[in-house]
Amino acid sequence: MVEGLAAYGVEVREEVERVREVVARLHAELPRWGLVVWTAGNISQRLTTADLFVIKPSGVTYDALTPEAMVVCDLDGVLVDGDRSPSSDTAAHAYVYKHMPHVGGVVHTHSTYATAWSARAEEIPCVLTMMADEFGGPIPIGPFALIGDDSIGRGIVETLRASRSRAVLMQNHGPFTIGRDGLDAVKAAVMVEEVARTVHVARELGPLVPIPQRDIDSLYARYQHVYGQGDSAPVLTEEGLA
Ligand SMILES: O=C(CO)[C@@H](O)[C@H](O)COP(=O)(O)O
Repeated sequence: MVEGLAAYGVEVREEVERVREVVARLHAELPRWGLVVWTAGNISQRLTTADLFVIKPSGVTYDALTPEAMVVCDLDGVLVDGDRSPSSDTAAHAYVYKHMPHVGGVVHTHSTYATAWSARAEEIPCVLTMMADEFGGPIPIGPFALIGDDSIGRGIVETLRASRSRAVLMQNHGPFTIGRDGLDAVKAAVMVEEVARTVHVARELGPLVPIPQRDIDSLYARYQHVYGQGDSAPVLTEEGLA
């Protein structure tokens, strides 16, 4: 029996090499944006040529997260290639890819303000145009779930299916974000921390003022379809975002 990546064609193996580099480079963005401490947090990206994804190994420091250190798993979270244990959140990432076919990237962090809202099991209300733009409404809370089976993945998928948000705050745990690829999911992770911090500060100052639903809808539609430079969104180069 042919095992591991040898069972896949050359096109898949070549994509694995490319995505290993992308996912390694993306991990450097997490400390750069202040979203992680020590070895907390993880990023994955799905392949387009096979039902596989690349994710970081568990408990390895960010400086050591080279392309070669990355591991490849299938959509049941089973290790297919790599010589280290996959991230402890691999089953959650796998569940998301298996049940949300449009998702190409998943990010999990324990960023401080977003995780503080998780600790309170309180959704972040949509009181900023930036939230309406990026998340299309409040950022929801997902259920409490333990690592070990597909509970975290189920909680993420059930919560996100009921929302326009690309971020879910898993209760007592922290944010998980999704995107069309790893970079897009990292952007959502940066944004969720920013709005979590701003709304927290605003609430310290006094009552929050909600945005009417019709305005949220209008802001969301504009940001999704009009904002920016069309197809030339920022990309991740060896020098960083360009
Ligand atoms: O939430 C957890 C563990 O409870 C994880 O997100 C860790 O913070 C990072 O784990 P690895 O990806 O290094 O296994």
